[in-house]
Amino acid sequence: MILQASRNAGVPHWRREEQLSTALLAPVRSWLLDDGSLTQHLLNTGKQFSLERWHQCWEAPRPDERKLLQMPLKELAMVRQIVMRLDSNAVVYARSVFPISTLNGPLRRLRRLHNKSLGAFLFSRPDMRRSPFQIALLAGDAPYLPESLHQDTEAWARRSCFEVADKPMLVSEVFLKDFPSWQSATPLHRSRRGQVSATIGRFRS
Ligand SMILES: C=C(O[C@@H]1C=C(C(=O)O)C=C[C@H]1O)C(=O)O
Repeated sequence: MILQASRNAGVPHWRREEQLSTALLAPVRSWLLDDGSLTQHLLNTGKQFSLERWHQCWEAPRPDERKLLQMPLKELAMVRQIVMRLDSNAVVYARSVFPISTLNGPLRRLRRLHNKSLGAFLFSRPDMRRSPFQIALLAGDAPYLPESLHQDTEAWARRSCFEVADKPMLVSEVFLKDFPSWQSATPLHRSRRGQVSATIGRFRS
């Protein structure tokens, strides 16, 4: 199957790994499907890491996000958009969606992450679970990407639902052209490595 960079109304064409051709995925699968902490990977490069929050508001999530998170029709979400940089070059753009019901109670502190990494919190939690990735190939000028991050090459993107304390959130990441890809030693989803008790079944679409 040939994957076209999506240019349709700004909605990335998200697919599961098994829906993509092996040939297309082969060059990138090692790092794209690595489910360890991306923040930690970027810190490990030894370059100057920074995270900048661009946007955080209570708003209606996109319909596909609402569906994945199984949110009731009227429920709002906190939408957070950040960019991660290495040596001042933007390398990852991320959009995360937290249903209001996730941010009540013990996870309330996630409302105040500011420029701190969500990943640092998630990967410190022994009860964290992560769903299998959905993947998309975006045009460099896809409306999904903020205009100032538009580039002349296509960009791989992935998204995955996390659960902490049984509360769901959706994290989508776009890998920009300055992203330093790497060879992961264990390019398998942690649910398959047995590090997490179970795949989050309800997020399989
Ligand atoms: C999920 C991770 O967290 C990163 C940090 C994010 C944030 O602070 O909003 C969003 C997406 C991630 O790339 C990670 O480090 O793997």
